[in-house]
Amino acid sequence: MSKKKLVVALGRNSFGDTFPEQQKAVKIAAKSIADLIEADYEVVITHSNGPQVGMFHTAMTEFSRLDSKYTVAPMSVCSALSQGYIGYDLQNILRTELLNRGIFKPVSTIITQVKVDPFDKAFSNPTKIIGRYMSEEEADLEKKKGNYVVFEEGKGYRRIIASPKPKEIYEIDAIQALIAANQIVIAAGGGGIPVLEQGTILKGASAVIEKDDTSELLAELVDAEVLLFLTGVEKVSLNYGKEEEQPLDTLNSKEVQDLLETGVFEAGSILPKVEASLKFVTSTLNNSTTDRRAIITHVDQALNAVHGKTGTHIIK
Ligand SMILES: Nc1ncnc2c1ncn2[C@@H]1O[C@H](COP(=O)(O)OP(=O)(O)O)[C@@H](O)[C@H]1O
Ligand SMILES: NC(=O)OP(=O)(O)O
Repeated sequence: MSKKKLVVALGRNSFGDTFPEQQKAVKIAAKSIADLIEADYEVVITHSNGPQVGMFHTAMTEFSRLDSKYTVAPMSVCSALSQGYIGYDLQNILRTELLNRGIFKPVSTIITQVKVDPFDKAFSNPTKIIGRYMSEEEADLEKKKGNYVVFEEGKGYRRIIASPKPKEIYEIDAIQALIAANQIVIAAGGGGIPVLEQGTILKGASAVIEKDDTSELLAELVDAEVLLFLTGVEKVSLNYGKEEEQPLDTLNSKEVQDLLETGVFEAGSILPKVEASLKFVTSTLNNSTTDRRAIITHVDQALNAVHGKTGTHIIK
């Protein structure tokens, strides 16, 4: 019998905002993923990059101001940097975690490019929050450079950028080849590097793709049975954070659709995960299983959730 294939999408809390935070947090994610591999699931990993892509962009911009030998790095290059920065840590820490359990499996990160549509409306309506919180003065400087910022009450300002929909994953054959060779792949990190196809050239776009959307596309393309979002909560809730909070266990696509229509889920955080889950379980692309499932749970609950003991499960 073939192994059950999971696409595991790691959220922001698996990496934190800084390098020391990343070193600590990645260990938790690696343990959770190793639990799945040890239980004989086939795992493809993808991850967030919002804080990191913003960090690289700010750092390169500041360097270029200090020294003309340095040049500003386009946002697409910062996406590529974030895939290497996170992938390097994750592949090494996961490799060690597996070796410590007596599991010998190569773990590789694939620098992954994702096609976006130049006419995607997202380019004229930036929504994706990236980078750290800024003071009002720093936010003013960003605005002067032509960048967009949003204000979060009590927290400060953050940059926002266009987040077009992912259309195609260019390195999908390489990802499939590694899966077929029984290896662990980290791919499409940060939603993939957004690129515009111009003849034979893939030109980096100034955008950051929602990783929940690309995780969903990846899960369809590799024909995964489970799309597992590992985030900061054990379950999706109604009335999240309120006294009458109601954690959700299992929802079918009709129930999810009805909830989405009421607008109960917060944009930019839990909403893209719920929408991607619905798309995954209802899509017919490459669907060889009648039992597709998306699960949203906390990063330390991966195996429990896949075994049905926790998490919010979305089914057809
Ligand atoms: N209705 C909800 N149910 C559960 N969590 C919610 C809800 N609304 C907002 N959240 C918050 O959204 C977070 C997930 O969004 P985010 O941190 O952006 O995702 P990611 O972990 O993929 O980076 C949760 O950890 C939780 O704090
Ligand atoms: N690219 C992306 O969706 O990253 P975050 O999850 O950090 O926003």
